[in-house]
Amino acid sequence: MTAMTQTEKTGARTDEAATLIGDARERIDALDDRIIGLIQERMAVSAVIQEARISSGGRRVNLAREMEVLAHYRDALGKPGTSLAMTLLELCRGRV
Ligand SMILES: C=C(O[C@@H]1C=C(C(=O)O)C=C[C@H]1O)C(=O)O
Repeated sequence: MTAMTQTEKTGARTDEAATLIGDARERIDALDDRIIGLIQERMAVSAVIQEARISSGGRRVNLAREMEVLAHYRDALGKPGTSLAMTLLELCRGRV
């Protein structure tokens, strides 16, 4: 089996476009690594808050705060921002 060419990998029809796409995909992979790191950092900070609240006798989940987080993402990113925030909340406090 022969290796795939850059053009085949990217779906581009010219070498120029294939190079541009290959370079931009490297930037996307680097951005995704940073985003994943930030999500992991968010999960750790969220866990600190949840543990403090539970230790004090409170509940893990605070719906009023979650509404603020959802609105923040919706205002910045539109409707898909709400879905993204819901996924982030699930990563941070589990399923409710
Ligand atoms: C982190 C908190 O606890 C929970 C997790 C949240 C989050 O990850 O943003 C938001 C509300 C709570 O359900 C908080 O109350 O701020």
